[in-house]
Amino acid sequence: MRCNPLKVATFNPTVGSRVWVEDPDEAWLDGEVVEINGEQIKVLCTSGKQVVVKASNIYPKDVEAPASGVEDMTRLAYLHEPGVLQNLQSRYDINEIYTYTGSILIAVNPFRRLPHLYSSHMMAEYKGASLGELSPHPFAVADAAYRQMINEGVSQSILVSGESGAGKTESTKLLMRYLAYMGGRAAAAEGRSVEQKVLEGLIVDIALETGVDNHTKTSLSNPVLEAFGNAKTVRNNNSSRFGKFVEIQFDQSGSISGAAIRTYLLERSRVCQVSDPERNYHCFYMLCAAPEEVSSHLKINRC
Ligand SMILES: Nc1ncnc2c1ncn2[C@@H]1O[C@H](COP(=O)(O)OP(=O)(O)OP(=O)(O)O)[C@@H](O)[C@H]1O
Repeated sequence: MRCNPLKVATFNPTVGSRVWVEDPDEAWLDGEVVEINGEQIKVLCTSGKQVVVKASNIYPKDVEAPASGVEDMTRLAYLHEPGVLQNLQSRYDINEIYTYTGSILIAVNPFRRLPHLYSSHMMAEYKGASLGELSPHPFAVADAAYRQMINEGVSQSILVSGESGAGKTESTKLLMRYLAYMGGRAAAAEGRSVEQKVLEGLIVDIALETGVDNHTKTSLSNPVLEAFGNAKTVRNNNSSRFGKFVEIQFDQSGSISGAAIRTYLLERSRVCQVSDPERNYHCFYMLCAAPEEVSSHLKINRC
């Protein structure tokens, strides 16, 4: 996460002040002010590095911040970039990948399966709990949206944003999985309930439960959409190269009555231009790997 540091207007460093200074390799280093010459501040970093920086480029460090971080960053003494990153890092180090800033949920990609976080038991825990009562979690956000929709009878939106590979798709699946859990009392239609159809067609995420690898997950979750719109990039082996607007409709009783997905801005240039080591859309490789009877039926020449 990179953002413009918030200026702390009242900060006047003195010798001995604990501060953060920007570093080209580590992003931020913490240290102690050892000398002040007008606008030039000499800082001895805890890493042993000594730097001289302009007074306007250092930020105060909260020495009383808990070592394991805080669940809601609005409780931080200083809500500047190094303070926010330090808090997220402290929590990540103890496997806490979710943190609130007020009602916003920040997810740090763990790049490994944490199945205990997403079990059915966890969904039951978050059911009806108000935001902030339990540890930060996508289920809490989904529950708050669901409750608000039921209580106020107004449609709700959840915006998921982040850079490529940040975990938007995974987070969206968790949100939808929870909403399907909450709205899953719909009557069976054509043998399968609406909930089942939504789960199977749009959001099935068997991988989270079974811990299968990323490639297998791709083939299990939302296979058609991901085959034609996802590709391997330098940042993400299963990068969505299009935007998605997913709509889940609920009836008066709060049961799912339908679902729709709209796609936007597919990166079409990838079809004819791919730079190494990136790949084209998954569907082409799936076609190449298709059994002989399929490829001959489709007249695909693999030589
Ligand atoms: N909560 C999570 N638990 C475990 N692994 C995760 C989680 N979030 C993300 N990942 C891992 O990171 C990879 C990239 O995540 P994801 O595809 O959701 O990113 P994205 O933000 O949608 O990226 P893009 O914009 O490129 O589509 C996933 O395939 C998965 O391996």
